Amino acid sequence: MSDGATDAPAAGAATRPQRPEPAPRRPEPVEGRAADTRHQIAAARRVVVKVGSSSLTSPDGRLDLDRVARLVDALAGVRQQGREVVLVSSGAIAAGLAPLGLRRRPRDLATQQAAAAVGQGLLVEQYMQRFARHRITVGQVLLTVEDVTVQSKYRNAYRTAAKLLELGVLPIVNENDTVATKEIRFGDNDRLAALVAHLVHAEALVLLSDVPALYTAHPETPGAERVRDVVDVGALTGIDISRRGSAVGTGGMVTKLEAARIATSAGIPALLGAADDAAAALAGQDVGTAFAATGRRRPTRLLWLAHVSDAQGSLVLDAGAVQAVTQRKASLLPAGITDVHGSFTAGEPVDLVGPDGAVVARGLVSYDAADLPQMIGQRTGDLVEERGAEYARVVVHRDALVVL
Ligand SMILES: Nc1ncnc2c1ncn2[C@@H]1O[C@H](COP(=O)(O)OP(=O)(O)O)[C@@H](O)[C@H]1O
Ligand SMILES: N[C@@H](CCC(=O)OP(=O)(O)O)C(=O)O
Repeated sequence: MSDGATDAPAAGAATRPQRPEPAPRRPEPVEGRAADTRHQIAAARRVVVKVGSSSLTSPDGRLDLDRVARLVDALAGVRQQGREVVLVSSGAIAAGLAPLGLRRRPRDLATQQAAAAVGQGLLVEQYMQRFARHRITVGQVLLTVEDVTVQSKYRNAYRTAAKLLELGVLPIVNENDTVATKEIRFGDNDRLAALVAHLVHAEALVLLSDVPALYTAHPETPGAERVRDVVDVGALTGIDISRRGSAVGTGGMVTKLEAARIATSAGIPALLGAADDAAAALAGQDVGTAFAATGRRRPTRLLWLAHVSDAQGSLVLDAGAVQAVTQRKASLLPAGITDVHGSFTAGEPVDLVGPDGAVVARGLVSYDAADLPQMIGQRTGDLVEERGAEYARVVVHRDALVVL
């Protein structure tokens, strides 16, 4: 059994990330203590609140001004408590339907982009007017996937958000749907909100929807029960989330649980509840479903690797390399690889797979797929001797790797 991994960064290895932004002032995550989660949410000084299209628009494809007003009043109340709010609001596409004479959400991307261009303006106009009544200034922030996943852009987005908050502005975030293409699109604001929570160093994430909570099955299913607390969203069993959501929403419950997983695994407690219960949810009352924080903060780059990226191929590891990568957090060396699948180039995400085929980690690979078959199973020293110094670099550096 080889140990195809190393703890030492090899010469020429993927460059070390720069230091992350200043550490968050988040309370330590309390593992397994669901009761504390609502308390943490109520105590959070900086909260990301995400609201879905279904909670902002009427079935005829227009903004529901009363619902927007109720949400704004609830968030203004939170601000009055001296807490900071970042709002991730969906609804641009849905709000653009009626003005364009569309009866339902279009399937093709170009029409979605057009609807978003029309609807986003209407949405922010409403927020601006309603928040102004509470003397709160809002700022529109439109993000693409790269803004929260590419380090240089992430820093830029962080600086902008931090400055807005420092100036007392309430940022209203959405995906930049008008320019986002299929390939570079989140497509759902639930996961975007979880990454934004990480980006702005939020202490809680609140997902508001048209359902009061997560249920054991679709809420219309007879016998479906509210799930009050989730201690580990990664280990949820017996919950049916297969039925799609509202006509205007995008991901249903699947993307909300994924968002809860991204947030909680990075140490941010999350709550899913009805938009009408926003004030109660943010006050820590017994509404919705609370998801306890389980992990610690990770660089956003790694959150992207784990939760947003698409693997372009896979590397099969022997048992020793699996152990080294997953338990010792070591870099992956050619010696521990037994097979290579897919076509990828250096810098792209690949899955690391154990001898049994189970995916154990994902990482950014340092070689093209075409280079690897000749290298697998070989010692790094031999490769350098035979092929030159550039073969000293590891195959996946431990800083560019997440254990799943
Ligand atoms: N187990 C479940 N518990 C609660 N809701 C569920 C469940 N399974 C599916 N859903 C659906 O998910 C919907 C919420 O997702 P979605 O329509 O995308 O909302 P939003 O627009 O708020 O993002 C609910 O309205 C419900 O129909
Ligand atoms: N960015 C899109 C929303 C995408 C989305 O996630 O919608 P939803 O499932 O209603 O939160 C828009 O503003 O229409």
